[in-house]
Amino acid sequence: MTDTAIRVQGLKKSYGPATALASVDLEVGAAEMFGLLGPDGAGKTTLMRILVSLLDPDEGTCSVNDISVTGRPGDIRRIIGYMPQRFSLYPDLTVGENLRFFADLFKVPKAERLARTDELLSFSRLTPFVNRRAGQLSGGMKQKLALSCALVHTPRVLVLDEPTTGVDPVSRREFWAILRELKGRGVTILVSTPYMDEAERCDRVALMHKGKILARGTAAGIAGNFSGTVYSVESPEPVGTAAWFKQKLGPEQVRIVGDRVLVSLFENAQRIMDDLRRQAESDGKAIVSAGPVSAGLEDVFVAMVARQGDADEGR
Ligand SMILES: Nc1ncnc2c1ncn2[C@@H]1O[C@H](COP(=O)(O)OP(=O)(O)OP(=O)(O)O)[C@@H](O)[C@H]1O
Repeated sequence: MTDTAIRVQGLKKSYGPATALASVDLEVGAAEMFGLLGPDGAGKTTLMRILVSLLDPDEGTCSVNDISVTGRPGDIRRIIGYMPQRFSLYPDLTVGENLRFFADLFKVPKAERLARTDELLSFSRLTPFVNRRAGQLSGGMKQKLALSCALVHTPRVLVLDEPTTGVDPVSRREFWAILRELKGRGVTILVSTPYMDEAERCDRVALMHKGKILARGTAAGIAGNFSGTVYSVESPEPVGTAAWFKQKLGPEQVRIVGDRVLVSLFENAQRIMDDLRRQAESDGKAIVSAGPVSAGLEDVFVAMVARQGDADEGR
């Protein structure tokens, strides 16, 4: 076996006239934690469903641990654990019953079942809730149970589709701690997320938009390639100030983080910021300070999406 766990080449998929994947190439190393980032509709779910053999691509090839996904779907399902966006736990069954149900489904040998479910319960810190109905768990606990169900057949590769969407920040952190532990045990993890802050927890990430991968690498490496300057603008009235900047620059270059307005500028950044500041003040928008800060992944993503939009329109 090679050190590459997931290998995707020239993958294309359309739903009628809608292109979900426009030729995607991707390689994920063994025991790597790889993040797929992108807004709704970027194509993350489609890519994942093809990888776990639930959907056929129109073109291209993919393999997991050197097994062809399209050629040997049965073998793929034995080595992959998949947690879809809406994982179907049985709300009327208890935590323990759900785990046993999935152990049955994945034909975990009877002799191993008890030890395996006990291990998963303790691993996901759900042992005290073993007799609680799944429908009565908190959002974070449901996600941990869904993860445990996806792990019941001891897969070597995990594919997780937005596992922390809608989960509170404390549970999100705990969920990621569990993923790190799995990675430490040698499990390869491909995880999609709309949260840019979660990208920093991955070894590498790919930024997806409209069925294409726009950038890939470490979060720090991608952010380091940002060619513009991000300004943090402090003002007593950030919402109104952000609206003013959006009107001047377009919505994609401006966002609010906490009580700061972040403004991305590309060429002649300092001169443009000085001009904008003067104009804002003459329009009655008080600005306390506007200094450059280091760019984050979101800034890079926004800049790339804007550039992509220009390219699509032949500008
Ligand atoms: N069954 C389907 N029929 C028609 N179009 C679809 C279908 N599934 C997905 N699409 C379209 O394909 C594109 C990619 O969708 P996909 O679900 O893969 O994106 P995503 O990045 O996972 O977003 P989300 O987080 O919303 O699932 C979108 O434009 C979507 O509307």
